[in-house]
Amino acid sequence: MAVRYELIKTCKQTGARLGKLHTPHGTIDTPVFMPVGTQATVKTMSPEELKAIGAGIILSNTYHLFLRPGHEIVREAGGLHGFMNWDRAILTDSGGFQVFSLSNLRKITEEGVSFRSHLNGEKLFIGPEEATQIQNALGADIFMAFDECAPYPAEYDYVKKSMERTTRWAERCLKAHTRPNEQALFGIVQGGMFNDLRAQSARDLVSMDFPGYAIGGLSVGEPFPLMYEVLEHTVPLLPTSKARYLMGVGSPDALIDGAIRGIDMFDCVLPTRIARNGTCMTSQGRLVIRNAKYARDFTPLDPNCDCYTCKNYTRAYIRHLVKSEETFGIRLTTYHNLHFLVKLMEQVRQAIAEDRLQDFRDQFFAQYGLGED
Ligand SMILES: Cc1ccc(CCc2c3nc[nH]c3cc3c(=O)[nH]c(N)nc23)cc1
Ligand SMILES: [Zn+2]
Repeated sequence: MAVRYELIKTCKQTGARLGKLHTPHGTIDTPVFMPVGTQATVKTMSPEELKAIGAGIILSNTYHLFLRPGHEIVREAGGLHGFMNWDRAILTDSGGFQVFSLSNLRKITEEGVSFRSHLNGEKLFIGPEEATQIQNALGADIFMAFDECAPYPAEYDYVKKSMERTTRWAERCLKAHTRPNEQALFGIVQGGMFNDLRAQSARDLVSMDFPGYAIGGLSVGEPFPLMYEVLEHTVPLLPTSKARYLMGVGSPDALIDGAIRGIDMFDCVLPTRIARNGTCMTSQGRLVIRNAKYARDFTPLDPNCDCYTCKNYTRAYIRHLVKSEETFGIRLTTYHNLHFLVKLMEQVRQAIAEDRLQDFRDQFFAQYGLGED
């Protein structure tokens, strides 16, 4: 079996689970935050730094690597692991979502999606078979079925047709998958914000017995309460013995609230994306380092952090680097933000182990400056 989820325990205070995700490239403790490395790199970080931070699994992207450098080059390099010199786990997304969020002029048919490259306007096509073949070439330990992430908001009838087509596409991905013992294909539950469609999608995908399940179609602009409501209806329909990956989530508070609702895996572009404009996640909330008040602040980004950045550099220095557009500056903010989320998930796992995740949530939200919901 390529990937096996091991349930260790369920938190008595919440629905959160402590687990282990066994992969051919190492075992990952869950709930886990997965850094995003869209173009075969987690921006500005070396593999050694990612290991020092404690990252056990990173994400990459079918759409981007298909366009550039091309999946055949990555295959010849020994897959993504060889290409980027990363010997821990990798998960790739199937590209459908990125076609919709990046390229213009696209057309969906039963076959798949025609679109123009956002790089050079070239007409391209990806369907379930192509997405599966590309991900087989990339060699990720976990890869995603080809799906359509319905926009938000969307009409019931559109979402129903889209979800049913996504289910047919999932079947086609299973048929096209050539190395089930080396790579785990996860099904992606769709169904928009409609609980009956979510139930139909979950039921149909579970009947295909995927090694793990993602919940897609969320974190697409809907209000958080609506996302949590959909989660509360969808997660219970998934097998407890399989991992659950909530796609595109998210912010520190959403990682905690997602874990409470039984999610094991999260991806999020936030820590790396906001780091590039000098915004840092700290235990007291977000800190915008460009702010003039930090010009003479010779304390670390986060007084409660023990990461490389916080042990060796001050807010004044990092502010200077970021304002001077010195790339070392965003390397330091990226390192800290990634460490912050990896550390947060360690605290979440510890809280689950001690049946006190709800208490941890309340204390974190108060400190992080989040209003009570
Ligand atoms: C490298 C990488 C970046 C991003 C992602 C997740 C991207 C992502 C979503 N992001 C926010 N909401 C999302 C929903 C979906 C979805 O429904 N399906 C798929 N395949 N991906 C989604 C995966 C990998
Ligand atoms: Zn730090």
